[in-house]
Amino acid sequence: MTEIAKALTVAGTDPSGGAGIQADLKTFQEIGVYGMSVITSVVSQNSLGVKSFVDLELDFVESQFDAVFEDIPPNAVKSGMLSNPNVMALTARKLKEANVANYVLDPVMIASSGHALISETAREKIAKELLPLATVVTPNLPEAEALTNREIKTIDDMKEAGRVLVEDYGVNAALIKGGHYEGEADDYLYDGQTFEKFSAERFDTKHTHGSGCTYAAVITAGLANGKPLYKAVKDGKAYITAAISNPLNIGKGQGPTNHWGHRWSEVQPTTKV
Ligand SMILES: Nc1ncnc2c1ncn2[C@@H]1O[C@H](COP(=O)(O)OP(=O)(O)OP(=O)(O)O)[C@@H](O)[C@H]1O
Ligand SMILES: Cc1ncc(COP(=O)(O)O)c(N)n1
Repeated sequence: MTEIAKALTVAGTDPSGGAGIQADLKTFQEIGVYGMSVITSVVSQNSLGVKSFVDLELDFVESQFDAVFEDIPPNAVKSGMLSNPNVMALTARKLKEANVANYVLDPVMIASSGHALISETAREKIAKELLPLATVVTPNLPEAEALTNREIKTIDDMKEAGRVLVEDYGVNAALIKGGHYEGEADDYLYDGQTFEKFSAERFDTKHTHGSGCTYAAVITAGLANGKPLYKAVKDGKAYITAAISNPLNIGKGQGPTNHWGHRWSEVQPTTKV
């Protein structure tokens, strides 16, 4: 029988298929990792924005965790949209009970359309309960600012946010993503010892819906496959760059990224800024 790595995503949904659970499962499948999901919130959204969402009852979220863990223990777990402090505390407890070794924390707060996906009080909970459990946290710039309570205006500020998350908040490593920065799309990984820069040219496209989810899902799949963090992030950056640079003609607004982009890299990418 064939052995295959298994990955679990704990997140909200996107019926239009671009972000959240749907983006994560597509990514796991594309990479060849067996994908599983615990749904925290059902979100009505598409490429034009978020309309509304409903949080699932806590007992029911717990029951999904139990269904996965009692049957198919994952090699790595990713969390995305955890909209309130209770579901964060539950996720922290379940990860500890299951002794999860590889955990990627994508601290989803606001959709790229500008719609808040978590409550104010939930931010503190991320810092206290989830950061110390994570192998890596993957904030974009507004999320890094909210988590560290600092303004991020320069590359040095990005690095300082990474340092604060590791040294003051106890996360193992922080990947500060530069998608919302000007210039090149550069991300900085700090693991408590060194800063690594992951560079990509910035493409002139609006098709980035779910890019943060997809990037973190590739990293999760890499960890599930036993890759060291640096290599998992390197592969994630290559996948997401290809997914953004070869856009699909899907969606009336900010369309989804292209999960086959890495297979199409010979195709002329969209214009460089
Ligand atoms: N226009 C672009 N061209 C190239 N790379 C990009 C572009 N926009 C974002 N990226 C890259 O995509 C990844 C996701 O970055 P970003 O900072 O946008 O995260 P995010 O805000 O969580 O994503 P999302 O769009 O899902 O909210 C990063 O590696 C970032 O550098
Ligand atoms: C369920 C869910 N999780 C995460 C995001 C963030 O993705 P994006 O910022 O690209 O909209 C989202 N829109 N929906």
